[in-house]
Amino acid sequence: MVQNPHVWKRAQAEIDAFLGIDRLPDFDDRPFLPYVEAILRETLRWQPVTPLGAMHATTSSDIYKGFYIPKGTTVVQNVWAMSRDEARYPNAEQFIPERSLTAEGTLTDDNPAKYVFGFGRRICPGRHTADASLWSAIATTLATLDFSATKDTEGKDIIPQPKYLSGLARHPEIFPCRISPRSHISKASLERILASDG
Ligand code: HEM
Repeated sequence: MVQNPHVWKRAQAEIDAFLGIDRLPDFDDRPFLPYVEAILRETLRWQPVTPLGAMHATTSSDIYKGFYIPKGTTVVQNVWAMSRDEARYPNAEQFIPERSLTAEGTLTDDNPAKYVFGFGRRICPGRHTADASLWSAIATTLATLDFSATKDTEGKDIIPQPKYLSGLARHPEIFPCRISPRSHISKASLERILASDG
């Protein structure tokens, strides 16, 4: 969000236009917020949590696309390669939620959730929880907060470059940024919103 202010501004415009500013998004709103959905998809794709999925071993020999794979071979799901496929995602290293939207503003059929949670019988059983939690966090955050760069001693913006700790599951390194309540959000208004049904 700090690197791409146009993204959170467009998302806030979508949220405000549909919900107004007196309530927080809930799951009933989800189908009506395609740009927020596109941000979720791009979040899953841009920096996959498990870039090599999980290791599996073949239980029998197989031939896949002309390759003979003996029984007992360790197979790796190269989610990173799928998510960075330039033919499928031009400028794949860029965070571009618009790639998930058609010219009419509806969602495309290419949802990275189809591969970031693994495949087959051992597919992530927490994927629906993860999807709902991420949507709720992203939608609520966008509805209530602004994001900007912090300044260095000369007053210039510090634009963080994404750096990740390596491991089976990837985590971003801590980076400086400024996160502040949106102008219409005060402690009192948040308490009022949270106390209401909205
Ligand atoms: C963005 C969030 C998440 C991502 C990207 C993710 C991704 C994955 C992947 C790639 C696998 C390996 C699937 C395979 O072997 O093909 C996996 C397995 C698993 N995940 Fe997740 N996961 C996420 C969140 C969660 C959550 C929230 C839970 C629990 C509530 C969870 C529980 C599990 C479990 C128990 C397995 C092992 C399944 C098995 O081996 O049978 N995951 N996950």
